[in-house]
Amino acid sequence: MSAMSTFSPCLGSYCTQAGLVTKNKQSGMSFNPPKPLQRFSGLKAMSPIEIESENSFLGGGIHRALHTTSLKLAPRRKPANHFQPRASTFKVAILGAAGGIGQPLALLIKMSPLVSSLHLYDIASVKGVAADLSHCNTPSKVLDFTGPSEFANCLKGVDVVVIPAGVPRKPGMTRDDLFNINASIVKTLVEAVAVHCPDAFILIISNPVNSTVPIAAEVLKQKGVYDPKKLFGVTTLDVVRANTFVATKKNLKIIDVDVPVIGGHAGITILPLLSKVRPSVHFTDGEVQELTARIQNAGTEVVEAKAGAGSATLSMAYAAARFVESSLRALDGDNDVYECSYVQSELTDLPFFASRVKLGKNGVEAFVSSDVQGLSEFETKALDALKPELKASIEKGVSFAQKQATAAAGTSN
Ligand SMILES: NC(=O)C1=CN([C@@H]2O[C@H](COP(=O)(O)OP(=O)(O)OC[C@H]3O[C@@H](n4cnc5c(N)ncnc54)[C@H](O)[C@@H]3O)[C@@H](O)[C@H]2O)C=CC1
Ligand SMILES: O=C([O-])CC(=O)C(=O)O
Repeated sequence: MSAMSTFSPCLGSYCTQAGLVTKNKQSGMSFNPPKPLQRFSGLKAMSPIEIESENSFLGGGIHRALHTTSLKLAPRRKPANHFQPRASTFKVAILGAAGGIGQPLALLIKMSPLVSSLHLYDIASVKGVAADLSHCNTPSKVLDFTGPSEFANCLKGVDVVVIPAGVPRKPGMTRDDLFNINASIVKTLVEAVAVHCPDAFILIISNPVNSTVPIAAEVLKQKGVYDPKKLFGVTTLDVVRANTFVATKKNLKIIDVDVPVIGGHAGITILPLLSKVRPSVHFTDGEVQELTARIQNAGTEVVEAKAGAGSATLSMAYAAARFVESSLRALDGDNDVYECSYVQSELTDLPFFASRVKLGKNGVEAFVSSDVQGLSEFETKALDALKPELKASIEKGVSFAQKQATAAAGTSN
């Protein structure tokens, strides 16, 4: 797979802003983006200018990274410019939109030409965030909502709901230490989603993801609207980090690197598959140990660097924006969208497991089962070692949601 050979709606739209013609370096092919995406033109050139999109000050590399790194597994003979996205079609809601992740995530989603409405929900400060963001001259409308009385208007008709609401870690804490606060937040928000937009894709960012996703599943089951294909734990940041660290270590072109990351999203449950990196690259045993440990501890690396001011926000917003864009492309009919995500799964004996999945209009369409086959000896041992912890986190989430339901039934009797 080459990132250069994939069609990117956003790259197209940004290049159109300047009246630029993007040239695919490898194929030498130029393409004109679809007309509707020309709308948020700001810069103008009298005649088309050819640029190397990679080095453009418009950030071609960044947009390509964000919009085309959803994995294309099928080998391509020609650039995939056959997929023409419809412009400004989808409604996206962010719950926890005024937070450290929520704000930059809202900005990145506001830049997507696929979004018609962006609904920002938070219990605090969301009005100002929405007012600020609404001045950006991209096509989507920005609306703010706060408090449970506004759930219905916020969520009605929404296609993708992203949930970064909750508290972040401080140094010395594990993600599981956030359970007591974040479990209730996620439960309450998913209950509202179940009522007002049960058909939406639900993307859970709030930690501990290993438990909050099973909580969300239980809540949706209790409401009778659980569709396992549409509930996702966002583990994209693990992939983004793995790609960055591997490219740096091996001096590879960063945009070309793709590392599948399986398991869960905490410590040793994060398992990067370095034996399956694309492009194929050899690692010494020492490099495998060092890279695996760095990827597993990368969240803690940021928590410690921020020294009490929270955890990863900017890289997380970037990673979540990538997953949102992949979801929208899948909803829009692109049948070539793959991402790693923590979902209900039968790939292992665990009921939830992160792996590469193919996304389609109805959510998860297929699992890349080859990811858990043919592992190296190191990966096989690491997979065995992560299972008890991941199992316990899943059971903790399920048991929390079931106890809450029992307690609620008790008080209503
Ligand atoms: N899945 C992943 O890879 C990652 C997950 N995270 C997690 O994301 C979560 C959010 O992190 P930050 O944005 O840095 O935290 P933050 O504290 O900056 O923002 C959280 C936002 O959620 C809002 N909020 C709290 N309760 C709410 C409720 N009931 N309804 C709506 N909004 C509510 C707060 O008002 C705040 O604006 C944390 O749990 C963190 O651990 C962080 C980084 C990566
Ligand atoms: O480490 C944290 O608490 C936040 C997180 O999930 C990450 O950065 O991967």
